[in-house]
Amino acid sequence: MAPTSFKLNTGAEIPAVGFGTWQAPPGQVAKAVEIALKSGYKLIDAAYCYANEDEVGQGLKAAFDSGIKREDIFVVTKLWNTYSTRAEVGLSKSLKSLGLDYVDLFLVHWAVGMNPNGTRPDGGDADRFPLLPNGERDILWDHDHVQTWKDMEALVKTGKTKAIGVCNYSKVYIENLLKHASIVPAVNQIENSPALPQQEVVDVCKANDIHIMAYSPLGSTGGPLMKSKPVIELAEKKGVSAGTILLSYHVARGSTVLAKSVTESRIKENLKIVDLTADDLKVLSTVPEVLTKEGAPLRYVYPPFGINFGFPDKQEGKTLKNGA
Ligand SMILES: NC(=O)C1=CN([C@@H]2O[C@H](COP(=O)(O)OP(=O)(O)OC[C@H]3O[C@@H](n4cnc5c(N)ncnc54)[C@H](OP(=O)(O)O)[C@@H]3O)[C@@H](O)[C@H]2O)C=CC1
Ligand SMILES: O=C[C@H](O)[C@@H](O)[C@@H](O)[C@H](O)C(=O)O
Repeated sequence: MAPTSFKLNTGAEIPAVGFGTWQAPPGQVAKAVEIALKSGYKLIDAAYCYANEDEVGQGLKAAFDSGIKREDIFVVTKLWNTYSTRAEVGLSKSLKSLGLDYVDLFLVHWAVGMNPNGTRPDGGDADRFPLLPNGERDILWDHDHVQTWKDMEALVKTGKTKAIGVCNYSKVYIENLLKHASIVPAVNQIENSPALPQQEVVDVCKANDIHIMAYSPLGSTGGPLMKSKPVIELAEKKGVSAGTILLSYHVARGSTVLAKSVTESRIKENLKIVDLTADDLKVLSTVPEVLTKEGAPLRYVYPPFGINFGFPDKQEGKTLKNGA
């Protein structure tokens, strides 16, 4: 039987399947979170950047009011780049929106600092996405992600988060962070799917007892992964949906998987995980080649920071301190 949870390097259990909230629209996300929790999800993945934490908090409250216990739910949120020099402020804002006094895991969203006092020529959301007059993101080029990590470490003592981790860290970023870290990140949340197995960073995390949380497992919104031939054929063979295959892939690799949906039937369907054998994983290992032949992309989430994050498939952009 596929595992339903994994152990973090803090000793805490983390569920194998989590509910994602990125791009979950206002007016829908509160209900979606409530349905997810009442259907059996034990992990909610949020972020300040998603600009919907108030509504996620409403969904949590509705579930808690119905008898679900806070201590049975694993809540994750993330420090956004404009708060990279103000980790405690970032966490406190998220806690207020979520209506919680602690989260189970607080993650650095990207190893980037963005101008905390920036503006936008178009009057848009400068608190999250400050832009320069030329339209580029307003990046703090001298910012050191290791310093953000030191501030994250200090947060653990406040009790406002039970554990800390990172997102979007490549092998070289993890290695550079570990040279200076007093606390080894509990988690690295990365884009992961049969299209983008990221074996290099998965291996370095495993070697250092850093748990992988896989995001965009279904290829995010509108991606070609759900329709990829090896995925469809394996789904037919096993008598399950393509989505079930794509989610089960991570649990078979020992990772937690995050799936987002605001559609009740899909929210429920995405809880289903099946065992995949070594042969099944071999079939899925052909996905990158198949998609590449079709001219389809393999990585779906790569925001325009203009930074080299050290991923082997993306080597362009500027170098940051302690970066690639
Ligand atoms: N740390 C980071 O930088 C990042 C973290 N994440 C986290 O990971 C989560 C998941 O990744 P995300 O990029 O949202 O994408 P997913 O891979 O979860 O795909 C979500 C899309 O798939 C659709 N969908 C969901 N279930 C099914 C299904 N069973 N059959 C068909 N379509 C389905 C959803 O539609 P609908 O909602 O309309 O049902 C939505 O359009 C995020 O929500 C977020 O919490 C994601 C990206 C980056
Ligand atoms: O978590 C999801 C993603 O990382 C998302 O937060 C970013 O892609 C963000 O929209 C950006 O444009 O930088």
